[in-house]
Amino acid sequence: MPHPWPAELAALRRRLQDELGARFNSVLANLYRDGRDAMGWHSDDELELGPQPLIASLSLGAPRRFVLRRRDDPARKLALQLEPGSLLLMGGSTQRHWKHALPRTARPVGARINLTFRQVQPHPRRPPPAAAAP
Ligand SMILES: O=C(O)CCC(=O)C(=O)O
Ligand SMILES: [Fe+2]
Repeated sequence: MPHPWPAELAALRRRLQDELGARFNSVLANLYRDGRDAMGWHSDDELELGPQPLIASLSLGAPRRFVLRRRDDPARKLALQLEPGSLLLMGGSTQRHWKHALPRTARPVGARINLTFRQVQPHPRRPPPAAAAP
């Protein structure tokens, strides 16, 4: 069940929509309590996000390292330090071609909160069915 937007998140959403000229109808909140909390390799490529989702990812709290790697060439990697107050935008075919992760770290780090704003389509378009045999 969707929840109503708390005022603070509604304000953030409004500002992002105005700045980016995009629409967001959902936000996913992740809490990383310390360096042991992490997120594994994945793409945000759920059907309901559509083929070219724009994901706006706001980082708060402790800085953490964020890594990307090509799906077709996992040796091709990028690493970013996500600082508090930073906004990472992933758009276009990023999810189709890249995976991303937030690795665990042995360094002593405080808590981090990450908010990813997304536009979930109520009626996702499914890939076309395989052609029927003649
Ligand atoms: O915490 C982050 O910066 C990444 C979060 C993420 O990839 C996700 O929620 O899909
Ligand atoms: Fe993600």
